[in-house]
Amino acid sequence: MADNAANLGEGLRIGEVSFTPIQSSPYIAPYRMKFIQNDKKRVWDCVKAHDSLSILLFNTSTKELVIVKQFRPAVYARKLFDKLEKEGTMDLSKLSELTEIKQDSLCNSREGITYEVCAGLVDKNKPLEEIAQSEAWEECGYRVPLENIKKFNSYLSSLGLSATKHTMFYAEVTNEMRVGTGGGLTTEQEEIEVLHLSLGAARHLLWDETRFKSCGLCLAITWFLTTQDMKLYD
Ligand SMILES: O=c1ccn([C@@H]2O[C@H](COP(=O)(O)OP(=O)(O)O[C@H]3O[C@H](CO)[C@@H](O)[C@H](O)[C@H]3O)[C@@H](O)[C@H]2O)c(=O)[nH]1
Ligand SMILES: [Mg+2]
Repeated sequence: MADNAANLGEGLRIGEVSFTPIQSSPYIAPYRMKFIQNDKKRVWDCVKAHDSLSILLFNTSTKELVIVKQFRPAVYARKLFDKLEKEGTMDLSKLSELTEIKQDSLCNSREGITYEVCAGLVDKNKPLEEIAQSEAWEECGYRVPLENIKKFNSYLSSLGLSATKHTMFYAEVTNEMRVGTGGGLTTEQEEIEVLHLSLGAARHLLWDETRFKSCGLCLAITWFLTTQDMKLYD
C-alpha cells in the first residue's frame, strides 16, 4: 500500500474534544422497545438511523480497487474511552460529564482513521444507484455512468443496535472517468483520502489488524477477489 502504518494520521490534528448528551439529531434517534416474547416481558434499547450504501470501484486501467480513508469520531472515541477508563478518569455512566478533555489526555489522531468502501447515507428520496453515483463522484472523483453500477449484495448491520440496511454496489471505472479529486463535500466538512489499492495490497489489508476497517470493506474485497478477479483475468 502507498501509505504505511507509521505515517497513519500524519498532518491530522484532533483537539478540543468534549462529549454532550444528544437532545435531537438529524442522524439518529435512540428509542426503547418493550415487548412480550413467549410470555416474558422484555426491553431493548435501540437506535433508529439512516440506511446506507457503498460502491466498490475497480479501475480497469490500473487494475486497482478504489477505497477511502477517513477520520471516524466514533472509532476515535472508543479508543479514548478505553484510555480514560484504564486511567480511572471515567466511567461510562458519567460520559456526559466529559465536557472538556485535556489535550495531553487525548489519543493520537491516527486512532480514528479507518479504511472503508466509498459509502453514504440513504437520506435522499432518490434511486440507490443515483446516490451511489454521487458518492463515487464526491468521495473518489470518478464520474461513473449509471449503467456501470451494479448491486451485488445487501445486509442489515448493527443488529443489536439499529439494524440499518446496507446495500452494496460495484462499478468498473477507467482513468478517463477520474475527472475530480474526490475527498468529500467541503459543505459537509468531509476530509476523505482516496486510495488506489493493488489487488495484492487489498488481499493484505483484509487481514491487517493494525488498520481499522469496516466489515463492509472486508466483504466487498472478498466478494471481488472470489467472483470478479477471475473473470477479469480469464
Ligand atoms: O453525526 C454526524 C453524522 C454525519 N455527519 C455528516 O454527514 C456525512 C455523512 O456522510 P456519508 O458519506 O453520507 O455517510 P458515511 O458517514 O460515509 O457513512 C457510510 O459509511 C459507514 C461506514 O461504512 C456506514 O456505517 C454508514 O452506514 C454509511 O452511510 C458526514 O460526512 C458528515 O458530514 C455529521 O456531520 N455528523
Ligand atoms: Mg461517506
